[in-house]
This record gives sequence, structure tokens and C-alpha cells, in this order.
Amino acid sequence: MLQKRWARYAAQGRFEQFIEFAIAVNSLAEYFNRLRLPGLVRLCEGLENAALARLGEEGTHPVSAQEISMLQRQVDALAGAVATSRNVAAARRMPEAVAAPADIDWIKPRSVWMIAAPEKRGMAHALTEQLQFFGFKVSEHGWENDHGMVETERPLAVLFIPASDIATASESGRIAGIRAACPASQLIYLGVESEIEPIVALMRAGIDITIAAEDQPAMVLNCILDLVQTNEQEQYRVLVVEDSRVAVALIRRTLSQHGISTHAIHDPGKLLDALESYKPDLVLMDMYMPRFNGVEATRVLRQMAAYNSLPVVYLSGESAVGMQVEALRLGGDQFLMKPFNPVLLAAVVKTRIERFREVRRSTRLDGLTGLLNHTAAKSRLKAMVEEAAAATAESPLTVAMIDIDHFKSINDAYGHPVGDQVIRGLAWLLKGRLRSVDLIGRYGGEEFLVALPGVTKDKALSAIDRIRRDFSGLPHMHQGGTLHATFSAGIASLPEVDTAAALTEVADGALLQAKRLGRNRVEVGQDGLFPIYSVFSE
Ligand SMILES: Nc1nc2c(ncn2[C@@H]2O[C@H](COP(=O)(O)OP(=O)(O)OP(=O)(O)O)[C@@H](O)[C@H]2O)c(=O)[nH]1
Repeated sequence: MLQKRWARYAAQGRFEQFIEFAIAVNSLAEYFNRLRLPGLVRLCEGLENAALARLGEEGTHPVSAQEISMLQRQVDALAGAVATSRNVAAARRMPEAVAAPADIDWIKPRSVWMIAAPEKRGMAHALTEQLQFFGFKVSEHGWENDHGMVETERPLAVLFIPASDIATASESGRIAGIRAACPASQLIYLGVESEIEPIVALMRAGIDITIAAEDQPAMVLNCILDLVQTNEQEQYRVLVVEDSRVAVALIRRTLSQHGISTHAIHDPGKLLDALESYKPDLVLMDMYMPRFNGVEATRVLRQMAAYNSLPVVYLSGESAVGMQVEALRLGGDQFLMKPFNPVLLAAVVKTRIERFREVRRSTRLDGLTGLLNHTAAKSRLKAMVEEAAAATAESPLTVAMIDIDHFKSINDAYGHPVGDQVIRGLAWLLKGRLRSVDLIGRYGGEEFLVALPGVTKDKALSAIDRIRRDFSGLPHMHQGGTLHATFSAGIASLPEVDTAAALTEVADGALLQAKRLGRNRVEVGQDGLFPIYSVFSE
């Protein structure tokens, strides 16, 4: 798709074709971002910046022959990087090197290269053991050049473990060589000081993530497990408040080209109803409308708790700077002039929404594990129960409450940081073993809530029991070696238990029963049977 759009522009040189090309580069960058392929994102962004710098306006196209050949080189470099990074099996199905995002069937490798200094071999082995436990194929290498490596399949991630905190010139050269050979892999550097200069130098060499000495090795596992989860996102939603039907049509067309969903209202009096029913991530607000203007409507939103941080972008022909400043002071986030530049409009909308979602996300996630926190997990479970109830065919849903055994003694014997690592280990094991549609939340200190839509009680029992067995074999590192922990779990299912509150209560009762029966086991609860056990205590 991208190559086709570029070829069309290179042959005919029309401004709209250049915009289409810039949009295709941007959506490819987003696609790689969702797949967490940072090297490819960087190449796309380089090409996108080069394209935007030459966007200009209608009269400046076609751009010069020199600029065309410069862009052509970047398009070719991107196509080459995509071709070398793609899984071989997928490549056979895909004749075109840079295809439309929807056509790319990307199969992520699960291999990791570990490049460790000889004095850090001990740490490298311990990390290898943990990564292998989570199903990764790890190959250990030294810092010296190893030409055989690039012949093998490109890895998901490369871990660099240097002898000291500061990278030498030859180490930087080695990093740059691997960056060039593996554009889609995540390059992680362990053991850097938390100072900006060495981190900038490593990033220039091609490192994506640096991990401070005191954070490893727990963070390494976290980074790599996050990589295999694709970042599936809900479509962005924009509410357009605009009385001109022509302007609405133009805005909707531009945003839909970027995969953004829109809903338009022509009367600002309907704003609150539209916000309630459509739940947008951003409002595009016209300044002048009948009855009251956009600034007044925004002021109303800003004094309502539910909408006080919702991004509002004004779109108006108002060119007086004083008026624009006043509009921003009264609650707007940004001001765009009409007629709008479609590339700028889409970029503003997307970046505002990304930040808004990031902030919203951070209030819903637990800091230690990255899982949903108690409140978010409860509300997600409620929504899942409602979805299951609304489904036409009867749809099962099983809930599990999981609690680490004798956790207090782990803390007492090895200290809180090791206890934290055990909690994270279980979180990652759950993330690695369950599906992306499943709910995994940290319900309390060492207690987790899991909900498996479409899964019957029996199937859930065997899945959770398998995770229980795996968890008991997971080594957790501490100063003097490794320790093993276990968990107990209780499960309850729809339709026997029919509300979110009852599901957690019954699963909790079954969990208590599992603890009473000796721990390191999974028990099934039934409505009306297990709450009785909640009166027992050890
Ligand atoms: N390290 C660490 N400890 C925590 C965290 N949250 C809670 N805890 C500790 O977890 C322990 C939970 O202990 P208890 O509820 O008594 O139960 P237990 O020792 O796990 O025993 P059983 O559940 O009966 O098997 C308490 O000592 C809490 O201080 C956390 O985020 N990190």
C-alpha cells in the first residue's frame, strides 16, 4: 500500500497523492507501534518526518527530483527492513515488502539474544533460566563480533549486559551493528547509571530501553513479556460539535482516513447527551454556533468532574490571537484554524488522544504489576458479566480468585523487594499463559482476580491448575539463590452464579476452602455453598 502510494506520487506528483502517502506512512508507524517493533517505528517516523517537511502546499508539488530520490531511498530502506524482519513463513504469503497494515500477518519470534560480558555470565544464566521458563528461546553470546548470529532468525529482543556501567566505543559499535541487522528487535541494555548523558549515547547507538543496575533483573522479564503482547487498542473516538455540514463532512473524511471514529452533532445543546452516549476521547469544537458558542460549552464541561480532563480542540476561522488565547484560557486545549491542514488535524487529534488515554490508563493500572487495579478489575468484570448476559447464545464465564500462599513468611524471610518480585512473577505468568480477552487484575496485596469469558468451569479448572503447577516451579531470585512459591485459587462460573459480586464472593469462598485444605490447590465454588466457609479462619 505504502509503496503503491509512493509510486503513484513519484509518477504523477499531485499534492493529494503526497498527503495519501504521508497518511500511509503514519498508519504503518502506528501499526508497528501496536506490535511493539520499535526499530521499524523509528524508520517509519524518519520517513514521516521527511515527508511532512516536504508537505508544503499545492503549489510546491511535485517536489524536486533530488527530493524524490531522497524519499525513494527511505522508502526502499523501510521496505528492506520490513522484509528482513518478517517471519519467513509470513513472507511466503506476502509478495509485497511493505503491505497495507491489515494485510501483514506478523508472527513474532520468541527468541532472545543475550550478549553478556564474561564477568556477568552468572546473571546472564539466571535470566536465561527465567526467560526459558516463560517459553523463550535464549542464545547467549559474548560482546565480540559473531558473524554466525545474523544468519539465524532475528530475535524478539537483544539483551546487552556490559562489564561496567559505561559502554566502550567497541561496545557501542557492536550495538549499532546489531541495530542495523535487527531493525524490528527491542534492544535492552542492563546496568546503566540513571544519568542522561550515557543513556542518550546508548540510544544514539540504537538501544531502545536502558535498565538501571538496581532494577534488574525483574524489569528485564517485564519488558520482554510486554513485547509479546500486542497492544490492541480500541478505535479513537472524536465528537465533532459543528453547525456547518460541509466542515463536518471534511473532518469526518480526514479522521476516517486515519482509522478514527467520529460522531457529529450540529447543536451544542445536545453536547452532554452525546458525551454520555458516545464516550469520546476528544471533542472537536467549532467556536461560533447558534445559541451559545464553543467556549461557553467548554466551560460547562470543565466544571463537571467526568469531563474536566477530556481534550477539547477548537476548530475555527477566528484569526485574532487575543480571542484564541482567551478561548484556551477558558478550558480549550488547542486551537486549529479553518481551513484546516488535514495532516496537522489528524496529528493533533491523535497525539492529544494518546496522552489522554495514557493518563486514564495509569489511573486504572497497578504500579507494581501493570495489571488492572482493584477498582478497574471490578468494573471490567461487571462489564464482562453484562456482555455474557446479553449474548444470544448462553455464554459461560469463569472467575478465579488467586492468592499466594504463606506470603507473609516470604516477606519475613527474604524481605519486601523479593516479595514484590514473587507478586510480579505471578502477574507475568498469568499474562503469559492467559489470552488477551481474559481479565487479569491485582485485587489486593498478593491476591489476583482472573475472568475467562467463554470458558466453562471444567476447562477453567484445568487451565488455572496448570498455571498453579507452573507457578510452583518458577524460580524467584534472591541474594542467596532462588526460592519457590505456590498459590491457592477458588473459581466460580456463570450461569450458576449470576452477578459479578456473587462470582467474586463465591470464588473467594472456594479460595478459603483451598487454603483450609492445605494450600497449593484450586477449589470450585457453588452458589449458596461456599460463603459458609468464610467464617473459618486458620
Ligand atoms: N512484598 C509485598 N508484600 C505485600 C504487598 N501487599 C501485601 N503484602 C503482604 O502480604 C502479606 C499477606 O499475608 P496474609 O494475608 O497474612 O497471608 P499469607 O501469609 O499469604 O498466608 P495465606 O494467604 O494464609 O497462605 C502481608 O504480610 C502483607 O504485608 C506488596 O505489594 N508487596
